Amino acid sequence: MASTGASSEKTSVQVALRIRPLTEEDVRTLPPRFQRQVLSTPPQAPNQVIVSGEKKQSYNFDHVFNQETSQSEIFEKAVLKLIDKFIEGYNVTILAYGQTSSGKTYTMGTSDSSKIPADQKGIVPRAMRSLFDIINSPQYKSRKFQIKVSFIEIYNEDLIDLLGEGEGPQVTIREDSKGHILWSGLQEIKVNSADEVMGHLSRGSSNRQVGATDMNQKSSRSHAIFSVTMIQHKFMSNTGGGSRSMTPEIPELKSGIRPPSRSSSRLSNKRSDDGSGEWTSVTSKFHFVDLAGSERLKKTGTVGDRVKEGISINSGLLALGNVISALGDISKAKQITHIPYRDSKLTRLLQDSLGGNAQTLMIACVSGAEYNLDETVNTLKYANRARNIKNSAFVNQEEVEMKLKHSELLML
Ligand SMILES: Nc1ncnc2c1ncn2[C@@H]1O[C@H](COP(=O)(O)OP(=O)(O)OP(=O)(O)O)[C@@H](O)[C@H]1O
Repeated sequence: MASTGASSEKTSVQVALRIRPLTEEDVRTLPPRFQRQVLSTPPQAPNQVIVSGEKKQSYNFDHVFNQETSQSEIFEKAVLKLIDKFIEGYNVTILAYGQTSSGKTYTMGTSDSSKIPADQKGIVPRAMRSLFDIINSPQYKSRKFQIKVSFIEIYNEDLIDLLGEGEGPQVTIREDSKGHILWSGLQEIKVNSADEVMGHLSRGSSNRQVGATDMNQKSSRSHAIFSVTMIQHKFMSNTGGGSRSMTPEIPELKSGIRPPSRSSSRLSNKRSDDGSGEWTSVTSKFHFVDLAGSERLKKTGTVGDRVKEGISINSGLLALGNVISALGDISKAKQITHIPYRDSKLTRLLQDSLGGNAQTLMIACVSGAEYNLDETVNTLKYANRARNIKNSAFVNQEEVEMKLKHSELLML
């Protein structure tokens, strides 16, 4: 897809840290000494976190959300501006990273249901309400929107379509001639409201669990990507002062977005005040990624005795770490290094979101309890490296029609 007249924005991957409070289960199962909080956020440096201990190691992020931060505050401070970017036509990705039970699903809201109270709702339901409120507002009356959702799970390097019914086609990843990553074979379902989106999200989430032989094990070892693709068609009239969106309502086009073909030369030279202009379509994708638990070691055995059983780190997360390192090195050394996107399905699917055409936010989720100290420090280091990644995002805009009078369109 061509980017016409749109400038590319160099942006760093934004990283937010979210420290979850002790859960009821922590309080019930952890000995008090392991419940001690080891992270603090200095009031004079709100984007910094300090790990207590001899070294008092500190890490800086774009946002630090402590145990008291509400779901709505996270949404307003870190996510709302990305919805504006999405509507402008940029690809957006939000990734939740962290060890099992650190709050990834809670923060993202990927297991949403009607039972979850409004103040506990995570990012996806809030983002969808906000998106539909904006595009249904009078300001966007002149545009036509098509929105589709898909939901994919990566488990043991298999791609599973969580919205597919029965034996569907195999999901594959390919790259087009321009280097864009295309996912094919995946069900993409048209939606018209936030409620419809949430219905598909909860159906997909339940499919994620039904297939599990060991539910917890699987949900913490698999990655899930919920994607929203939006195509917006807008008529840009050639007014004297340049292009602008028309205010009259856009008619329902009979065959997709392309009106019957006409001679462009006949219409292209029309003066601005006769309603001539051109149709453009802007496509943007929003990926909400709930990553597998990042723990290297699984805590087992009697509570508190810290018996650990070694398990191999999830290959997707390992590859993601290597991609993050390589991209971080490029930013530092300003030289081309091989980026190992092909080492896993996860990094291949997210190639555009990491060092490519997307505005990306990583939310690193941690528990502040002493019991989780090792994993928390691993997450802080991993997430901190991601801040070095520079993306180059542009609006995915395409002219879909040659010059055409708006009045002619209205008669179609
Ligand atoms: N900020 C928070 N405030 C209150 N409760 C939270 C918060 N974050 C997480 N929790 C609770 O902690 C528990 C674990 O959270 P969650 O299921 O989101 O973890 P996860 O990182 O997605 O785990 P997994 O990788 O195993 O899927 C849940 O009971 C959740 O409700």
